[in-house]
Amino acid sequence: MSKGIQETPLMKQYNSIKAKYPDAILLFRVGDFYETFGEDAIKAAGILGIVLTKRANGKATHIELAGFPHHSLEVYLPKLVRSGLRVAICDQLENPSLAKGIVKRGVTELVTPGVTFNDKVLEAKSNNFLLSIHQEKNLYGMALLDVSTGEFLVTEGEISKLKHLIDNFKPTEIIYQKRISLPIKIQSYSFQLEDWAFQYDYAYEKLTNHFKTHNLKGFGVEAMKLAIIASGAIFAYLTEDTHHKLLDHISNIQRLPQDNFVWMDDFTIRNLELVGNADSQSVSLLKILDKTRTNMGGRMLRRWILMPLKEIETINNRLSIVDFFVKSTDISYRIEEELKGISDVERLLGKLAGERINPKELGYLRDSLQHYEKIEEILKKDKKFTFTYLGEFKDLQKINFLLANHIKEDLPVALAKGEVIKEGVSEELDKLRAIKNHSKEYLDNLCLRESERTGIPSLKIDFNNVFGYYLEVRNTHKSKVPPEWVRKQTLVNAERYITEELKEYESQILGAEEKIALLEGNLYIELCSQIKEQLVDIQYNTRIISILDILLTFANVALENSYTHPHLNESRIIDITEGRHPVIEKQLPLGESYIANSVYIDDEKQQILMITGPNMAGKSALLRQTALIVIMAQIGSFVPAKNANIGIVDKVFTRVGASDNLSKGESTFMVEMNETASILNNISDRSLILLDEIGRGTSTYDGVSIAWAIAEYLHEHPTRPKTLFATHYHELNEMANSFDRIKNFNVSIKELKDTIVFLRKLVPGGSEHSFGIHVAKLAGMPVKLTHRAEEILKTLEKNNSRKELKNRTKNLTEENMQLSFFQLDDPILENIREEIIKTDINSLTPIEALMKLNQIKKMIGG
Ligand SMILES: Nc1ncnc2c1ncn2[C@@H]1O[C@H](COP(=O)(O)OP(=O)(O)OP(=O)(O)O)[C@@H](O)[C@H]1O
Repeated sequence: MSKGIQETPLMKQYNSIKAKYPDAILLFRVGDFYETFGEDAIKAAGILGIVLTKRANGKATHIELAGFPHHSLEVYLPKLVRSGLRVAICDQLENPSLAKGIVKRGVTELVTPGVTFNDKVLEAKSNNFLLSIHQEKNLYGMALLDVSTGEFLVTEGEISKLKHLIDNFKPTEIIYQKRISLPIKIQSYSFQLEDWAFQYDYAYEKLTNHFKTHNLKGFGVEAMKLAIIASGAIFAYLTEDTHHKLLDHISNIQRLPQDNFVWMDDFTIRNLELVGNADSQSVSLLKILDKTRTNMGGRMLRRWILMPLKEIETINNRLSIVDFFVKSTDISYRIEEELKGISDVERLLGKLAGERINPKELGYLRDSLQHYEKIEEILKKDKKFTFTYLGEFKDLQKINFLLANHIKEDLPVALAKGEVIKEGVSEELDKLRAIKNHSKEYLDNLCLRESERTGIPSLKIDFNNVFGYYLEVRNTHKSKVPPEWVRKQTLVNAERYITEELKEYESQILGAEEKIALLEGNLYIELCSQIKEQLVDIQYNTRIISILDILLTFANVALENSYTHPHLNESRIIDITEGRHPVIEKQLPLGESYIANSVYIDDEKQQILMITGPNMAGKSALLRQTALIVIMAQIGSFVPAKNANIGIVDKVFTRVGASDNLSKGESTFMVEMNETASILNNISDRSLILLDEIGRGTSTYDGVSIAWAIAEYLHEHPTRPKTLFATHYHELNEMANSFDRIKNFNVSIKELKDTIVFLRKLVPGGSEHSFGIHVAKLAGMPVKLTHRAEEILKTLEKNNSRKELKNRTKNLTEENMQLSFFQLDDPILENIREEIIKTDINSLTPIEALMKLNQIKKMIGG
């Protein structure tokens, strides 16, 4: 684009504004259009499918141009933002008709993927989080904000915590300092800010000013220096970069105590299909559970599923409300009916704070708050319901009164349309409206009077934007027009005139309309600001409503699917009787029913379940249903089982053998091993581990060896993590002979002459062979091929290669136990080993042997 003397004044103004937003698409308001120029125009035309033209830019050059009418902003803006662009909206800052020279323009809002209030950009049932990261050495401060709802969360920790946070909250935009490079791959849109935005003093002052507090102690974040800096950067980004200064709906800063929640990594979340992802067709747990009636409840439920609790008391509090709803179906029904009428109050409050709430939306807020009141009333009337967990509703009577009495029942979207404020609120407004409303009557009278006076029978009064009110006379009566009328327009069949009286009256009506608009505007703003005073209380009640919505959903889903109340305890036992997979059971073809299975697992007798069975038997389903039942119980939901006693779990890990895994360039086996290593380095005594076909990404020998070693490691690990191990390698059944907490199970099948029937029942004991060929038959492989496979199998078995492997694994158990004893790194064991080696047994007397044994016993603390 050429600059300098050839620029028109408009392009000069454009260039100077665009220079401040080099990385955003600038929507430049010119008259009734938003225009884009140059590179921006090329991009916008491509994304929006609008026409790209060229226009003269000064004397000799041309520039690309693409634009759309200003009232289509709502349609086009979301498309730009959703395609990952930042969009700067540049408006006319003065009335063009009053401007001297070129109209003043400036950017009024910068919309980015993570900072938007636009309903069309936002997803109703997902939060839209902006994540700010501040790094110092190997520690990170993290701040998450959903500006549309005002939720603001902070935490600190190492890179693993940052990764975990990103996995769980899926921010749509990440901001961080220019000078750092993050050691992880970010999928979200990201933006780097100048260093100044990441200063402690600046951040502390910004936060205390915003929350109007002296310090941050009340939020429990005073000592979180890194998180404070990250939060400060968010405020810098909002106020300086994206022009959002009205942020009263961000009413508190919450510490995210990740230690209070069950730890699950991204792989586990995806593998268990907890919330599903946009591009997958599969049904998630969220989809089964989410019968929420409000968007707020839907968003909160999504977070609950990703963050199951570890504290029994809170879980039980949730469960007892679910229990109440299950037993009081009448109340549940009435509350559900009320919930249906509630709009997205969290986001309406964001708009209220930002002074961008329109009358229609204010009406939604009014209606929603009335439903809040009704829900409170219904619950308060019931003696059995307690508010201890939820907290008491804040009193919103004043606001309800204001809203009920100040705004009309049916409201327009645009304030400028009028008819927003009720009669009786302002005497002046009522008077002006009377003038406006009586104008029709007055004009009709005037028309009649003039028609009689002049003898023109078809006289008509009308209005247009060019010369206001006029009298229209058909050509046949033209001669009767009195001289004092002023002709304004000649049409084919008629002529239009104005009169002094008409003009006078017109100025009165138009004056009244202008005054009405001004007055209604002021009254509306005043009303909004009065409501804003209790914004925090509305937020508080909204939280209660969201929780009720979820717990009611849990009750409904429980009734619909015959779930039961789980029992949580502090033991290290998971004891599920007749558990089912909540998603698969809903998807079975008509006539088939899900076969329930019981699973018992603890850290004393049955720590590792070695589960064998042919492909398709239902091993993965069993593994996942166990984890899903635990997770459901720990979010406070009833569970698909006849009975479930759950010793609280603090981490859930899932790993699936390579061929089930989507590889991304790396060797699938390498990915599998990496993933497994990360489990082994993070296990705790309350972990639940699901290993599905681990080791199958490599040759049988390698696979068996690795799977064996992993199972052995988990068995020997002092934390004794509870593990479900699904495998094709029946050689691993040998382990149960030597490792006392490893137990063999198989998902049973029945072998008929030529085929197998899946019974899907988990039964004790190992299985003898793999049935791969049977499954190949079932899958419709050509008969010739499966016959040939059977022949090959026979030959191989004759050669004993697989049997040999089995014999070797048998030997391995003994050999292995000895090896593992002496190979431990413990220095005490090392000393014992030396003692024994240096002892000459041949020269030892029986008494000396006993003393030696005693000495060894002492060394190991016996
Ligand atoms: N308990 C059950 N009751 C009814 N149907 C079941 C049950 N378990 C599994 N199924 C059905 O069988 C299918 C296969 O189950 P699953 O994937 O768990 O088998 P698998 O043993 O893990 O097989 P593979 O080794 O091939 O991965 C499931 O998609 C489901 O439709």
